[in-house]
Amino acid sequence: MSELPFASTLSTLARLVPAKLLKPRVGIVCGSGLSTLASSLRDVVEVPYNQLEGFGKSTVVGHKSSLAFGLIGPGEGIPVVVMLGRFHPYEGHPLSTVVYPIRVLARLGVKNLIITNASGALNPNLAVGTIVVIQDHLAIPNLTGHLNPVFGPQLSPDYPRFLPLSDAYSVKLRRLAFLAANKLGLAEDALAEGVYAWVSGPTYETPAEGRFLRSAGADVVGMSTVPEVVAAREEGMEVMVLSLVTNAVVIPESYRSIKAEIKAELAGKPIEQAPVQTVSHDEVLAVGKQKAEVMKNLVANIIENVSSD
Ligand SMILES: O=P(O)(O)O[C@H]1O[C@H](CO)[C@@H](O)[C@H]1O
Ligand code: HPA
Repeated sequence: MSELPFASTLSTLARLVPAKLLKPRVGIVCGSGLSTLASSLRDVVEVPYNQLEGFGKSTVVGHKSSLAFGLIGPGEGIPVVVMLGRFHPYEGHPLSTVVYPIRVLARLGVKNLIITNASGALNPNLAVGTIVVIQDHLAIPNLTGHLNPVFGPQLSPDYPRFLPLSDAYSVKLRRLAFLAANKLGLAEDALAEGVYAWVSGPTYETPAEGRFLRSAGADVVGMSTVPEVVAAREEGMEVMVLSLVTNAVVIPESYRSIKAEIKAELAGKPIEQAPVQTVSHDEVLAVGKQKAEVMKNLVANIIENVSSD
């Protein structure tokens, strides 16, 4: 891992980004369809990922491929950096590339990281459009096909070999999320809390997988975020995840029985069947677009209240 090109990436950024923006206090990762989060920044400087050594290219629709630096909030403003587009393992990126931007943000001085994503609801109480403040995660290697971004030689001897994750999700930032929702007058059920399950994708869950994840205690499921959280924790950042529910994962109570249908048909009493519901990325992006303004205001309000540390 020592071959990671931090020196090159940081010197390119130092050349392209004005000094007043180069020490961001807060980092933001934009999930699918959520790149408009950067529209509340001013004095924005965008650096395309293809100019930054070590960065991959986001190939997923709804993800741009650049790092935006800018100011947010009143007065002089708070310098922030926004990842407009993330890397997913299913695009073919190794986990070290998936988390490389997070490690760069840490080296720029980011101490507080707000990660956003789109997710499917496993918990039937979570309606589409709900923003879930993540409390914990489930990363099951068999389901993700990946291990862990901190697997292998340690990046630094200063990092713990056995990173604890019982406190991965910052209480300080989660409190700010609920205070922001209150300040913005959001409805009680606009913001919820829950557990995120990480799967590899890019296939959406089968009903059996959905049922398994739900029974394992997950409330929402997605194909990103967990590697970023783990790397950010290793780098010593405070992390919060806002997960926008874009669809419900279909978990039928029972399977359609073709055996029973044929039997009924042969007996002259055919059984009516509702069509199977499926999810699409277009649906995911559409909900992101509908909720872009609320997410943007929430994130801006949280950032304005992050104390300087
Ligand atoms: O997690 P983000 O990047 O928001 O994207 C989510 O949306 C895509 C599926 O529609 C997957 O990549 C899933 O992880
Ligand atoms: N499953 C996995 N990832 C997702 C989903 C889903 O239903 N919706 C958005 N990202």
